[in-house]
Amino acid sequence: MTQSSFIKLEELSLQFPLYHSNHRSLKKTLFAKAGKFISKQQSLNQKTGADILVDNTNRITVQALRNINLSIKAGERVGLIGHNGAGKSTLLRAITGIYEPNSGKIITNGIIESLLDTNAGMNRILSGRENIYLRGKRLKYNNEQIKALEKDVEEFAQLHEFLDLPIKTYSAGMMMRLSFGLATSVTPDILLMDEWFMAGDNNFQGKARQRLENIINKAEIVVLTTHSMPIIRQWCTRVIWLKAGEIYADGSVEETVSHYEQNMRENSF
Ligand SMILES: Nc1ncnc2c1ncn2[C@@H]1O[C@H](COP(=O)(O)OP(=O)(O)OP(=O)(O)O)[C@@H](O)[C@H]1O
Repeated sequence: MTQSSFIKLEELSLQFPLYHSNHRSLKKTLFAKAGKFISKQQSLNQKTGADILVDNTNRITVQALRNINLSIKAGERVGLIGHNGAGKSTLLRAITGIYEPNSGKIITNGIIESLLDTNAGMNRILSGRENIYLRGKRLKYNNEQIKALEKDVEEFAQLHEFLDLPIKTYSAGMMMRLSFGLATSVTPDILLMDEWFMAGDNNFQGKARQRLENIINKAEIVVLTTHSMPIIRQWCTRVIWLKAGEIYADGSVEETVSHYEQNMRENSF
């Protein structure tokens, strides 16, 4: 493991263009809204999702992240919180390299592993066992290490004969077992995680929790997105609150979570 992992984001912005239809009624709504004054604070407090904009080529885009400046250093366990659509998952996906930012810089040091999407990095026509083998090859493991990886994931995931079937035949829970088993069989320097990876049936959760605790404790940096304040309080040392793609608050767990909970109570619907 490298000893000086870090994540540094400079003026990071990311927009999703919406290509698939004409969106005439959406455009009408957007143009009708233009010019009406809503204070930034008011619009942020009421907001679900990012700003939807019409750019100068008349294309509709969703401004998922806007001018994010952030530095996370070794030892930090960061919780990303915010309303639905605030940009939490997009931010993690940008750091992993799944999404390309439109502008700004992402500088990282350390091996990154992400628990974001059960399909990420998997080949759907190959079996679970073949996917384990592929992952081992990608990690440049020798045959002995691949055997150990296979044994570890097989014992954890308990997919039995399904391990030799193409993963496109798996249920969501089975995919979760396989991808979770794989991701937690290697300790990364930087662990990026969506909260739903903490869900699962009770038996799975108990086993998964042990593996998760193991890599969380060993990783130099952990960044997780969650709506659960108990999860934040249990796992995190710092909280970043996103609103409509921007950093709204960044601070200690107690201070930021109390502020967030108060905001949730005041703006609940
Ligand atoms: N592939 C996509 N195409 C278009 N818009 C997208 C896409 N992915 C995300 N968005 C938009 O980007 C914004 C941020 O989404 P994101 O998934 O990052 O939010 P989130 O904070 O993780 O939300 P949640 O808590 O609901 O999971 C939202 O407005 C969403 O509609």
